[in-house]
Amino acid sequence: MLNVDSISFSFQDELILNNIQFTLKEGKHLSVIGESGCGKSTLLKALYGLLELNSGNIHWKKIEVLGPSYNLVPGEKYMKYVAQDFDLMPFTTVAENIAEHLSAFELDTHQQRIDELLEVIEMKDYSNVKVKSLSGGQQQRVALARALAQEPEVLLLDEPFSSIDQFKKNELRYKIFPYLKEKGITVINASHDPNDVLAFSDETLVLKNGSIIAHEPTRQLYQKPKTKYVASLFDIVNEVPVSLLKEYSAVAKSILVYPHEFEISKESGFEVYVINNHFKGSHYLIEGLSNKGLNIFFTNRHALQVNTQVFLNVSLQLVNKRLSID
Ligand SMILES: Nc1ncnc2c1ncn2[C@@H]1O[C@H](COP(=O)(O)OP(=O)(O)OP(=O)(O)O)[C@@H](O)[C@H]1O
Repeated sequence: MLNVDSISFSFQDELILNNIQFTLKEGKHLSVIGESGCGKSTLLKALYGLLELNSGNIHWKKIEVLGPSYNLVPGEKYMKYVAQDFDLMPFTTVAENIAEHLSAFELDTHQQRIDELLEVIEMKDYSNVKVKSLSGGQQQRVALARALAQEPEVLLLDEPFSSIDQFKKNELRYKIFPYLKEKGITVINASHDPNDVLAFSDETLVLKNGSIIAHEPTRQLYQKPKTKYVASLFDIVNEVPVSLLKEYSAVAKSILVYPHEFEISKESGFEVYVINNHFKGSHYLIEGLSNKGLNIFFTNRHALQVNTQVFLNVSLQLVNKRLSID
């Protein structure tokens, strides 16, 4: 169990992490999300023992993670941190960068482990290439393989695919995250990308201005977001008065509706005029305006004629689910 107990951290009088408290069971995958500057990277650095905390403490399996004034070389053996700067050895090869971190007591299995890790990051053909001649995205993958070489119990990832193109990113996330799960590695992944979060993390922690505003199972957080801020970290989201969605309702509240949750009807529902169509590949994201002046985003398989009128509906079940959020 990772136990983070009320940690706070300031930088030049500015409170950057404010009383952060959570636990995470072994083998679980936690995503840390939040708007830029909310403290995601700082939290990972704190967990890795790189920061001198104002207060609080961190334990992994009851062993305290000690800060920089205790450890000459920061970091704990059981934990690895893949930062946004990759910190590789540029003048040596990909294989040498990985081998450097394999156990010296298991020399006979080194080549096998290197091959396995190159396979995970899909860089088998680059084994003998010097790191300095790799692209940023390739270096990021080597940094990940190097962290895995050390068989950490806990892996801290800071935007692990940020430098990797969309095409490769998709392939890699479907390979790496299940690999980490299979190995039983506890993962904490700071990410901006809902595609990293929704499909792979067991739990998600949301930061805002250095404080935790939510920590829940990921699907629950997506299905029942407590605030528009939380929902908007996953997708565009509409805030719609219930009275607009269900005319007969006397409920004076609004609910959050993701664009794909609307159904379009030609006859009944609430009226929206089509303003714009945005092509998204598998569907269109359509921007509409209600006759009450509310901008609404919804999806459809096809583009709709601008200035035409459509009716939008959401199920009663969805209204009830969103209303039930405390
Ligand atoms: N070395 C530093 N010097 C000054 N301010 C810092 C430093 N490191 C972090 N901060 C401040 O701490 C806050 C949190 O930064 P952090 O990098 O943790 O955010 P983040 O959520 O990871 O952002 P991003 O998503 O943009 O990477 C920001 O306001 C940032 O300006």
